[in-house]
Amino acid sequence: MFELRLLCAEAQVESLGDALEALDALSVSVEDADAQTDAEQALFGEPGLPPPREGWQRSRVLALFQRREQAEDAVRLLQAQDFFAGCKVLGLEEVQEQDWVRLTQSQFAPVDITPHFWIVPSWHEPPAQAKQVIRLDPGLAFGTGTHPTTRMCLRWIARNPPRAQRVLDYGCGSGILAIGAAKFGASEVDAVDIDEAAVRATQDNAQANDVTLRTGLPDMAKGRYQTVLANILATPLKVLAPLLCGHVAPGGALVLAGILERQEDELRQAYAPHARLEVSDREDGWILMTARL
Ligand SMILES: C[S@@+](CC[C@H](N)C(=O)[O-])C[C@H]1O[C@@H](n2cnc3c(N)ncnc32)[C@H](O)[C@@H]1O
Repeated sequence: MFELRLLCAEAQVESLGDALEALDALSVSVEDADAQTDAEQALFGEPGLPPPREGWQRSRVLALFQRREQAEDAVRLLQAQDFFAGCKVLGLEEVQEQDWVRLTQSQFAPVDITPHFWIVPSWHEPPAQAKQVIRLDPGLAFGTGTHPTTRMCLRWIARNPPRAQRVLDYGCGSGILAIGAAKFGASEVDAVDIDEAAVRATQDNAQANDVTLRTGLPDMAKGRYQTVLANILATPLKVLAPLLCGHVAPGGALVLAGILERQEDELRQAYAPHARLEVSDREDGWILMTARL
């Protein structure tokens, strides 16, 4: 394959990217051309709001082509376009073929939740000490066992096995918590998410782990559960307080994650009318808050 490297200004990135794709580039990626230099400018944005600017002052645009002639033709055609004025061709080089799948896979090793409970990608053998294993490949949905919030929920499940319980995983992502609950003996597990791709990923991951879950959008959650797990984020967790608590059976457990240490008090207050939240685990600045109802 051949990599064409171009330099352009912020306003040209989109037209250039579209044109390269139309000219049969296999992939187009964009980097900050001023990164790690004195000219680098940080782009700050508030969560949920559009960024103040769309891109960097100067971008390096990298396009991969199957054949050298395709890249050379692309340069000739681009140079004839008005929007290309001021852009520079930095170079065209052959890149060695790599086994990208293997390279990506090598970055994901098995993850230990407890000494005997492991999350293992399908291309790895489970470690000898693993007595309980969730098979999970990194995919579209959140939840591969590497994030502290997921790890704390799984650790809680391993320490408080929901044997013969009805369990709700609210915001299931990859389905990792629901699968964990099923593996630790839950008799019935409902896994719901607002994202349909997450619901599909959960169903696929349940099959790969040979467990049965009921999956669907949040409306599917009905009635009371002995354990309700929700690893979302502090703001939605506060909004969802009455709904989540309403799903916990008397004497049942509420397990909340996605909360930063500094958000402990606001969560405690939001849940105070329904439950007494306690911090029951901490990892890397995140906390796990739980309550018995
Ligand atoms: C941080 S991920 C957690 C995934 C997985 N449960 C885990 O522990 O790794 C949060 C998930 O909650 C979902 N979510 C966010 N807001 C939600 C809401 N209001 N109702 C249901 N699901 C929601 C997201 O789509 C996402 O899949």
